[in-house]
Amino acid sequence: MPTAPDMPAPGANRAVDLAASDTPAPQGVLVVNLGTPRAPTAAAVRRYLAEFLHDRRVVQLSRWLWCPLLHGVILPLRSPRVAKKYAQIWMEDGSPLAVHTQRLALAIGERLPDVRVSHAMRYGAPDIATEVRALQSQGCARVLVLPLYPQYSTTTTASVADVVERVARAAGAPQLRMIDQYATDPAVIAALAGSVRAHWQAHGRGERLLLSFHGIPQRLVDGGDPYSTQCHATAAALAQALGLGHGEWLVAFQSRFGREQWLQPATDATLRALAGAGVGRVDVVCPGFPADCLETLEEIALQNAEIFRAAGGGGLSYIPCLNDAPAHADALAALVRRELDAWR
Ligand SMILES: C=CC1=C(C)c2cc3[nH]c(cc4nc(cc5[nH]c(cc1n2)c(C)c5CCC(=O)O)C(CCC(=O)O)=C4C)c(C)c3C=C
Ligand SMILES: [Fe+2]
Ligand SMILES: [Fe+2]
Repeated sequence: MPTAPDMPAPGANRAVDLAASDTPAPQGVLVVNLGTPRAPTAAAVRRYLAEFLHDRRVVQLSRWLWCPLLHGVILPLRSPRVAKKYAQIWMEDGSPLAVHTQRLALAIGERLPDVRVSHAMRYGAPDIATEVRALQSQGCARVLVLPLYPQYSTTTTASVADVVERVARAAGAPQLRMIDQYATDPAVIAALAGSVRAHWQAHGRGERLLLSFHGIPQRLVDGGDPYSTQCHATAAALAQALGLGHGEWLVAFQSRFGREQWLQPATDATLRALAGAGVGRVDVVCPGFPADCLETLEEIALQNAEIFRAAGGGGLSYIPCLNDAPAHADALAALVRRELDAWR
């Protein structure tokens, strides 16, 4: 099993050299996201979850314990249930995560006319190895990989790095580098702040702004995963860009999976507590998700909105992810341009 690059110091933008050489070359960029089912059906969700949940970066249990549980219980029970959730948010062109990722990669490419930009998914299609080879066949001897994970985690970024390293080791592979985090990139923070302000202008402003990030097990953070620190750095930078004071904004972690302790506080418990404290309206933004997906559109905008209402809250106003917004594409294109220039 290949190992991931060393964990970065929180807050430092750093590209990891995975196959060093000094050949001058045309450049390619591969925008990578998590992956998503091909269809909102139990069979397609099962195929997706099976690949995702066999990744040792995601679930660290011994295979002797995990495989019987996964194949015998989790996949048969979870797949039809989750398929119904996907059906609620499915777009005309497919899964939101796939649609927004593809559009964002196109928008980044429009801003970098001298660079070949394409996209891939860590799980499912289009896969990373195929897309790297496609860029290579278009003449790119260097490919910069941009995982759409602003905050580094061993469960996400390092898993992409595993595949990138494997591809880089293959005979004749292009040179590969990876951007491993952009948690406090000023242009991304400015784009997020602009989107929150625009939402407030269009829909009015809630009493609190809740910044909800995907959770991970606390055990991983205790073992050195910098994800939580980077989420808090993103949140503080966004709050500062919005001029928010103490008590006007909160951080919480969503999407818990399994029974062990995950990062706290949990988004649903936080919303219940806010409702219990008499908060009328809360706005929720998800700054760790560059593209809308199941976890934002179903879990936050539908499920958690209902949790907040049922607990007596006035209403949850969901602020969409940046997706292919011009300011987002500008920010990521500039980030990529800086890394490519530094690579020369
Ligand atoms: C099993 C544990 C999981 C860890 C650890 C985890 C980390 C993690 N995930 C994201 C981003 C996304 N996750 C999404 C879906 C999703 N995540 C898990 C489990 C873990 N994630 C599952 C089982 C699922 C599938 C849905 C479900 O069965 O509940 C998605 C959305 C995908 C989509 O198709 O829309 C995203 C995005 C991050 C950033 C992260 C750690 C930092
Ligand atoms: Fe298995
Ligand atoms: Fe997840």
